[in-house]
Amino acid sequence: MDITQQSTMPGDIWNPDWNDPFVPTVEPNDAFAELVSAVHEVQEAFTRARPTPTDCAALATELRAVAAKLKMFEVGEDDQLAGHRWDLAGRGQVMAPPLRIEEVTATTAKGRVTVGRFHSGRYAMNGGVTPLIFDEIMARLANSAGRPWARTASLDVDFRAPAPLDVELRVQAQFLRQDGRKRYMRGTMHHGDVLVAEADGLWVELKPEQTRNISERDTP
Ligand SMILES: CCCCCCCCCCCCCC(=O)SCCNC(=O)CCNC(=O)[C@H](O)C(C)(C)COP(=O)(O)OP(=O)(O)OC[C@H]1O[C@@H](n2cnc3c(N)ncnc32)[C@H](O)[C@@H]1OP(=O)(O)O
Repeated sequence: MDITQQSTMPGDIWNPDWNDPFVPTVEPNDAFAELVSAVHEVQEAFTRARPTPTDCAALATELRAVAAKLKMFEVGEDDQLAGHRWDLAGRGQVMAPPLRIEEVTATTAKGRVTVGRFHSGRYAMNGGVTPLIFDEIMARLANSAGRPWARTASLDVDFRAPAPLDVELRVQAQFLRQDGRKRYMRGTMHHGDVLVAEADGLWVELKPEQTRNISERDTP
């Protein structure tokens, strides 16, 4: 897949007229992207709601019925769709903030993300979500350009300003240098001109015996 084409792939299109900006519109024939979008809608609606105890009980029953249906389609981790849809924001991994990585070169990566209340701490992005976003884009860069697999060894995040909800944030990553198996990376997150967070990270190239559980599907 040509990674530079990602922003125009099915499921990666945001409808500016939609009431809830966290529900991406999807191509009509992309059924899995539709399912991801529906789960996101449930997450955001759940976070925003204050249902009565009676409604909580009824909703829990309905959601358990959905979970039971999905369990009928359970497969091994290598075969699941979630996390392997490289064309979708967040790779179809519904825990992940919907980061759209738009450009990856050998030394830089750029993306955009908008989070809602589901990923909120208190009127700002939760402090655990920011590293998730950095890990995603910096790992993608660390493993780009045909480099052998590397995993995150350390990720040091500085929170410079509250990251606002409901607005687009720009995320960038830079490949600083390689020292043997160690790859040093740097990341920044901006809202407009405001630096909201920055990160330094180390990715360590895996030895052959450490790549046993990694498959071709882990490659964009
Ligand atoms: C996996 C690939 C998927 C990618 C898909 C693309 C994007 C996907 C997007 C999804 C994103 C998901 C991505 C994820 O979420 S990856 C998941 C999160 N990360 C992990 O689970 C990694 C767990 N840790 C390990 O497996 C091992 O510790 C590794 C493999 C990292 C190193 O253990 P190993 O036994 O092999 O190496 P070593 O100990 O001899 O160390 C080697 C060198 O490194 C230096 N060092 C080590 N650790 C640290 C440290 N903390 N600070 C500073 N330095 C450190 C060390 O001093 C030494 O330096 P030197 O003495 O040589 O100078």
